[in-house]
Amino acid sequence: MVAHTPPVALTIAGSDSGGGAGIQADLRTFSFHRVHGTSALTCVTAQNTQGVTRVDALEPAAVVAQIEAVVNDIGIQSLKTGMLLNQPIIEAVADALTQVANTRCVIDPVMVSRTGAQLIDDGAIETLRQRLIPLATVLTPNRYEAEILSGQSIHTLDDMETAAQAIHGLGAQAVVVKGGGFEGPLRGIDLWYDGTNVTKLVTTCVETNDTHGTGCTLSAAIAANLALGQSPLDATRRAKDYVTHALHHSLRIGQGQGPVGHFYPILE
Ligand SMILES: Nc1ncnc2c1ncn2[C@@H]1O[C@H](COP(=O)(O)OP(=O)(O)O)[C@@H](O)[C@H]1O
Ligand SMILES: Cc1ncc(COP(=O)(O)OP(=O)(O)O)c(N)n1
Repeated sequence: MVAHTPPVALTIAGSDSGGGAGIQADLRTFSFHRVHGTSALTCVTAQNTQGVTRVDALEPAAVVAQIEAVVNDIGIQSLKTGMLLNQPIIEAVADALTQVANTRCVIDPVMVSRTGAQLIDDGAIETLRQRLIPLATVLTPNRYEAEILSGQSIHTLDDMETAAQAIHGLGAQAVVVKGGGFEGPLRGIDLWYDGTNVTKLVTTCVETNDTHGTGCTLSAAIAANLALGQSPLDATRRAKDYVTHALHHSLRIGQGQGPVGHFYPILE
């Protein structure tokens, strides 16, 4: 027997019954990177490739108990947050994360899905802004979330840059404004800002409608690469490369937007 002690990452996120986004996408992404995946479930969505039909929240104490169970025994090298849904859960998670010193945190400020489903309660965005964003090693808003957080509309690469700079002012160490919500070439471009450097992360746009879970997959892959010891910018570059490959191998399942192919090498 050979003992193996892999790096460990934690996802604090919701369940997607369709398996394309949320906890399911995060754990597959961790596994792909050979990082042991642990989870703290925040809510359960009844969801498929066409949309979300129901959301049930867990009690904040149940979310915190999961985080503590993992951290106090197994230990983690990095974590990501995804769908946190409501203000009490966000506050409880923020309190729990302030106890987890020296852990690199990827905060995906999940607010709405590509199918248009609202994934955060009205009123919870201010709590996310004040309590969680300052804890981010890397913050990963999509176009819509970046517009809300920066208070400006985003149509061009220059807009992405000024939005990233404004959001950086909220206290995140680095911000990646993601381009998947655009039409045309900007769809493959993300804009990184860490307070000093602006970096364009570029891939060509993948022509597919099956993009469900791209945001969850990107943030989980950043967390996995941080757990593996990469710097925040290198972790983000590698994560984008992974998402692009997964998009090229997305799954044509369901009547709506299928998920990306997390295990693309063994699907070929
Ligand atoms: N069609 C596409 N072609 C290439 N990259 C894409 C495409 N759609 C999304 N991405 C990439 O997927 C990642 C997630 O971005 P996005 O889809 O905007 O997030 P979200 O799922 O949170 O809305 C980003 O790196 C983005 O550039
Ligand atoms: C449970 C759950 N969490 C997060 C999301 C959002 O997923 P994302 O990767 O941002 O992609 P789309 O939903 O826009 O495809 C979700 N849908 N469900």
